[in-house]
Amino acid sequence: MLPLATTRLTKFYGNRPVVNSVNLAIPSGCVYGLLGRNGAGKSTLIKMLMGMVQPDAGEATLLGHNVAEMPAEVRQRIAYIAEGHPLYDWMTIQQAIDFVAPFYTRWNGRLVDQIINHFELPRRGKLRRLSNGQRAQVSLALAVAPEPELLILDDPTLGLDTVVRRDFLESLIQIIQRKGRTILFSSHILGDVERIADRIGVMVDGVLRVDCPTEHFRESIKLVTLEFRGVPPDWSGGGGVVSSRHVGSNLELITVGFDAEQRELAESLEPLAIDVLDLNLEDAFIEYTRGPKRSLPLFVTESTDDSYARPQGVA
Ligand SMILES: Nc1ncnc2c1ncn2[C@@H]1O[C@H](COP(=O)(O)OP(=O)(O)OP(=O)(O)O)[C@@H](O)[C@H]1O
Repeated sequence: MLPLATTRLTKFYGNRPVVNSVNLAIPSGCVYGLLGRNGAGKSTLIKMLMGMVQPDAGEATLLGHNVAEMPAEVRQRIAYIAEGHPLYDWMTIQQAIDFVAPFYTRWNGRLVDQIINHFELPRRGKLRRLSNGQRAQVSLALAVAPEPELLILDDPTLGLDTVVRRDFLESLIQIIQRKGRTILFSSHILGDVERIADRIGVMVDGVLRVDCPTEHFRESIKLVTLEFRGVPPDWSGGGGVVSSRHVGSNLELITVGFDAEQRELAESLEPLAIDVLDLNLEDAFIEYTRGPKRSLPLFVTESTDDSYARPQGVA
């Protein structure tokens, strides 16, 4: 049983599909980083997973149960941290813990204490007086206390400084490693994603364009520079090229992979030299998502499981 799966999940706002026929299949123990530029549809997708937004088509299952008819005891095994860490601001940290705990049959008080002590959070401090970082830390403590099997986090480190973010993620990693839990989190911080996600999805205009191991994405996107003596020729299109641009007398191509066939195409332009450079995740993401959207090659999975490689974005 997959802990998180969606089938052609779709949401329209007006006549625009902001989540467009997304098929996700996240295996147990996976830490899945959901990426995409502002407005790509990440939060809407996550809200549909949590039953907070009704899909217009398709369905989602969490821990084997359809989100539309999720039994309360299954819901208890899923934690959600919403964007901006909304909390009951009039309560103190301790009051929030005492308020939330009785809703759960399983509650690891020791883990809460460990997190509160680790971050040196003031138990008697009012939630409204906490910094953004402290709010994130309280949210984390409350979310993981019921020992959830699946954690869904919407941009959990948004607005946190580098040190607090690092600490937050270290704690998250420790908690993940304890029990091999499954996590889906959205983020704009590619360095964080690179550190903790073993698989990534990239949404572009509501369509899941990438769904593969983090390493695989990083290794696949290449910057290929063709050197010429004078004005470089234009790239005529095709060959897995996401974008092309002139930089002085060079023609720079962003490609998905760079195999013998692509090299042959490049050589047919008769450049003086061809240089192939690997990119880090951030550069790979930037280059991939800023290319002309319509011509992006679909780049979904390397998996041999056919159910994984279903078509995306046809709403
Ligand atoms: N309730 C709503 N009504 C109408 N349009 C909406 C609503 N919620 C989101 N949208 C639109 O849907 C699109 C996707 O928004 P969403 O918040 O899912 O993107 P996102 O990828 O999470 O963006 P960000 O990274 O900026 O948080 C945006 O164009 C947004 O304006």
